[in-house]
Amino acid sequence: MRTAYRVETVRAAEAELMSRLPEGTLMRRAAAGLAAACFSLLGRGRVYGARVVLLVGSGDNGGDALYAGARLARRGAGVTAVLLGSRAHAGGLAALRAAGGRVAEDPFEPLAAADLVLDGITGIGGHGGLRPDAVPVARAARGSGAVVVAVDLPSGVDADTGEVAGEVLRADATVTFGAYKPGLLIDPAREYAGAVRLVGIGLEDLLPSVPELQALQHEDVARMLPVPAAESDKYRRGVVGVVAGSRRYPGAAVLAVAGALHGGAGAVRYVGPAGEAVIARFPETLVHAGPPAKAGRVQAWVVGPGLGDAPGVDDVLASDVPVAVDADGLRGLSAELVRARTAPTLLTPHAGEAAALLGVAREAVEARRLAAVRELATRFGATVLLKGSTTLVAEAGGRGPVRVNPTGTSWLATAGSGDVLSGLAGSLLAAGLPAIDAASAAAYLHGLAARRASGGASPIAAGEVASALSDAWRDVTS
Ligand SMILES: NC(=O)C1=CN([C@@H]2O[C@H](COP(=O)(O)OP(=O)(O)OC[C@H]3O[C@@H](n4cnc5c(N)ncnc54)[C@H](O)[C@@H]3O)[C@@H](O)[C@H]2O)[C@@H](O)CC1
Ligand SMILES: [K+]
Repeated sequence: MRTAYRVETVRAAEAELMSRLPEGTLMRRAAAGLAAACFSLLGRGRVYGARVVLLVGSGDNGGDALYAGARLARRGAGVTAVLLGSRAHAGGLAALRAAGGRVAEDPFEPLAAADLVLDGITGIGGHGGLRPDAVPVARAARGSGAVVVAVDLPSGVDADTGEVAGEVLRADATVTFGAYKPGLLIDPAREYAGAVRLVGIGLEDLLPSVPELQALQHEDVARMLPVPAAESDKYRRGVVGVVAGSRRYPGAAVLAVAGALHGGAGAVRYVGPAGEAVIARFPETLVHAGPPAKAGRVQAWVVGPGLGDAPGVDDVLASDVPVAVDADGLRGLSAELVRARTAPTLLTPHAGEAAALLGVAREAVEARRLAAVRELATRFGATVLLKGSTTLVAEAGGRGPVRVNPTGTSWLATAGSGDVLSGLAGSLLAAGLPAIDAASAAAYLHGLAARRASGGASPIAAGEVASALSDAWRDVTS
């Protein structure tokens, strides 16, 4: 499991560690890791003679850049510092000068010829976007063709939330120290970070066991996925009921059932008017045309994909088994009704649906994804999976770590892919997974399946994502 911690937590751990070590040790460790990352980014044999520009703010983030610059200068790079703050880290500046680096009067001249730029304007002490005087310098850095490496964080992003309040210098790579910060894993900030590399500075044992964010890895998901025992029958493995599709949108029913069939439940029961289309594609489905309450035994429900205005949501919410509510099921959903449920509820909105549930504009959700997912989970007392380029899952009540899905791909932004996801999540609920695990494992497999289906490079249809779920499952468990 990859974890990310808030700034105050990282600072507390750093203070504890610093009190045990000689002064300057942590910054030396950070700078050594940063310089090593720069050596490998520049490539073997290309450090000597490389033109490196350091953008230096007034805090310790600038200090890291200066000490790393000194290391690069000692290996023969031509290193120029551009001082953007009211002051600069004195020790770092002295180290750079002693190693043969220089300070530029005019930032634009060295930037025009740079091979590598280190962004040390602000790190975890930064607030808001880049200040106006730094903006033209950052633009020149980005336009120079040099490789841009962010020190700890891309300057201008909010470390704790991933929010971006103004201009940010987009990095090709970020070298972060001690722990991931939420802003490196959540959009929109994540997009500015490029490839993120974590440099250990000895904080690991001093960080609390509960992080702000968790990103699952293969082994975490493998532990969650159901494995049928020898004596399992379909009821023990779970039956998932899918209330989806309409005469107008029969395809949503087919895709939700496709997702459900790949989620480990023992059987899939379909309830709605698209039974013929479902059976034609998946003859193994149990089809029922009446109301959900009369459909027979079900251990978890999925309700909403392509449902239109058809009834079914209230019926399903009145049941005492886990329910995943998606798409049309989310429209006008009553928080009171959901909060009153005794069994777990999972909501799977995209940003637009989340905005409607919260009564805000879609842009407000996209800009503040972490706050939005926690707020929904609190208001509805439900586990919430907020879809997007970085899908987030918050536990019912909004407490505890939020899970961020690391397998997403922009190829998933295709019609019907959400139907596959909700079917899959419902199936995992029926198989007995806690809602937070069902949702985050579903997002993980779904992203992985999309990557497999697209080969990372081609458009895909939602049906192909569903077909690739078995491969994704095998990848994770083998
Ligand atoms: N505390 C520690 O033990 C360690 C800190 N390290 C580095 O130190 C950084 C944190 O250092 P600081 O606490 O000094 O904070 P920063 O260097 O991140 O930034 C604070 C400075 O930037 C200015 N500033 C704030 N917002 C700004 C904006 N939008 N535009 C321009 N300037 C702005 C502030 O006035 C302040 O002078 C970390 O990100 C990391 O790079 C590392 O060396 C590892 C060890
Ligand atoms: K930075």
